[in-house]
Amino acid sequence: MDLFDRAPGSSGLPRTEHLGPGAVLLRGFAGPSLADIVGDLRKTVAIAPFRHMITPGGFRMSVAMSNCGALGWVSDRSGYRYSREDPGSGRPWPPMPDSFRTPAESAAAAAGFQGFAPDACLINRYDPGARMTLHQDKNERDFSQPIVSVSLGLAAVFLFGGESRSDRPARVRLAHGDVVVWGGPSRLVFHGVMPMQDGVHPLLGPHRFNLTFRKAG
Ligand SMILES: O=C(O)CCC(=O)C(=O)O
Ligand SMILES: [Fe+2]
Repeated sequence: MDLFDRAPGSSGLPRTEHLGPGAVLLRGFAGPSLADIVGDLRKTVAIAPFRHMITPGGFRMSVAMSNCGALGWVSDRSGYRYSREDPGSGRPWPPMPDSFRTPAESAAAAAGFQGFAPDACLINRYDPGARMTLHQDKNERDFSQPIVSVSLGLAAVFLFGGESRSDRPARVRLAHGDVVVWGGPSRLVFHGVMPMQDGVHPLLGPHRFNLTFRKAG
């Protein structure tokens, strides 16, 4: 994909939007893979069901989460970390499906991060009212590797801020099939998701799902 291609997509908006140095929104990038991704998402969460994790401070997260890949992000009273096992079952997380991995690696390459090889995919489910407050993704070992985020189902407003929590974030609408990549100078920017509005997606019902691919280990 040509990063400087400003030809409008089906939404009439430019296909590629630069969010900052090393950060790009690739609108509809996952489109051709969506049928396979949705099928594999259903299989994956049948093995490792969604659950509401508890923050170290004792709060129940409004986003329901699962993982696939060698490592999975978990939170409980003892902290945030990556784990090889699903704490719910004591078994390894389900493998990362090729239908997830392949478009994530190509999106990273399209954004200038060749050779991205994720070992973790956090799967988020947002029901109406769920949100993710501004945070940095910093439990990974190697910040030279980007984060790749694939949005599915209902649209949401993604907040993309700066290096400081108090930097006023840009508001970016993310719809089914949109991919955001952030790395390099933007790897540790604060980001989050505004509370989800009610709605019903024709394929995925009253939910938004988000897959974030990370090189965690
Ligand atoms: O749902 C999103 O778009 C962002 C998710 C996120 O920031 C995370 O899982 O760390
Ligand atoms: Fe994040």
